[in-house]
Amino acid sequence: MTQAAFPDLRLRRTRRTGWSRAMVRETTLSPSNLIWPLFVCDGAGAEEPISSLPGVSRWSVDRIVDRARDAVAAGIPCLALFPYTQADRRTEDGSEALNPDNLMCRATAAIKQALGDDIGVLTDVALDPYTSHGQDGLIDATGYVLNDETVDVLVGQALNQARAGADIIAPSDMMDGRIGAIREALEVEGFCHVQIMSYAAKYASAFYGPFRDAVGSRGLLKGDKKTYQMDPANAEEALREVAQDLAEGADSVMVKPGLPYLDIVRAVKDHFAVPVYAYQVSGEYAMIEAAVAAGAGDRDALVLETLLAFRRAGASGVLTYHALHAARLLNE
Ligand SMILES: NCc1[nH]cc(CCC(=O)O)c1CC(=O)O
Ligand SMILES: [Mg+2]
Repeated sequence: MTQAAFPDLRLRRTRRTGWSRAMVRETTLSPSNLIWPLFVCDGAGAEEPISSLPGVSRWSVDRIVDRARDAVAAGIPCLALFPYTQADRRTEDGSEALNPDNLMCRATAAIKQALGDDIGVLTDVALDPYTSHGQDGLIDATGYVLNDETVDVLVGQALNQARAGADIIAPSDMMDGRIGAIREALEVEGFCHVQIMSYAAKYASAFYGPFRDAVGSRGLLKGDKKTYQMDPANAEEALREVAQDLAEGADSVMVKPGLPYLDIVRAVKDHFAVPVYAYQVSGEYAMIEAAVAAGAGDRDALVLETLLAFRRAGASGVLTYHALHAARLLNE
């Protein structure tokens, strides 16, 4: 394409007024692009602030339903739930994940009972909120996370969530083969409408610290998750991960963390043309809040700019702890 040259070409011409900028805007951001992660805790009427995530709390089941109502009112289409499991319910094998009366199931059922199809509930499949060692799966004597044995438990966890009413099963564990195994089990049990959003390209990241506080696994985790989560150096491998999960029946895929991995979001979108989500994770949220607290930036502007950047990179939506705030800004 040949392009006119200055002064005929003045790229500032279309930027001069608000109406004109609106006309040439290439990317949109709306509340329907947001998924709001929420942390559930025991008790009634409870709100527990999380110190490393200022502005984010854990909520008891009754109050989670109020948060779900807030989300519906703001136009957010989906919640992502994570449990804070008391230490005395955590075990080496994470069996609380299979308890039909666990926090996740109670919260899911309560939201679905109150709001039905007014909002989607996405549930996290992985064992780290339930294990005494904080790893996402079963471990051997050396601490290595076992793949196939873990997948068997994850299938049970996914079915447990589906029976409680989960709309989207979201495996965040990075075991090989779990998408196919979960899909097959869901079909057999008649959950053919339950979707799977795979955390397909999830990296072993330093940005997950505050989340581990939020679900109570920070003090428990020894070492790291590098034997199953991806190496931040790798991009081609992310495409292989996504290809595998799509072949096994994932309805949508996720890239995680978010902003440092926008190149991966774009590559996945370009290669596969499927719904791609990004997770703006806890450490990214905390960085924005720290910048705001330090007077280094304006919260509203930082939040909306980062979320728009995900959309520009090709994301259908973003999981973000700022979801309610952002949705309300977008509705103003
Ligand atoms: N299954 C673990 C899981 N699911 C979501 C997050 C992180 C989310 C965040 O940091 O906001 C993690 C942390 C980890 O892998 O250790
Ligand atoms: Mg994989």
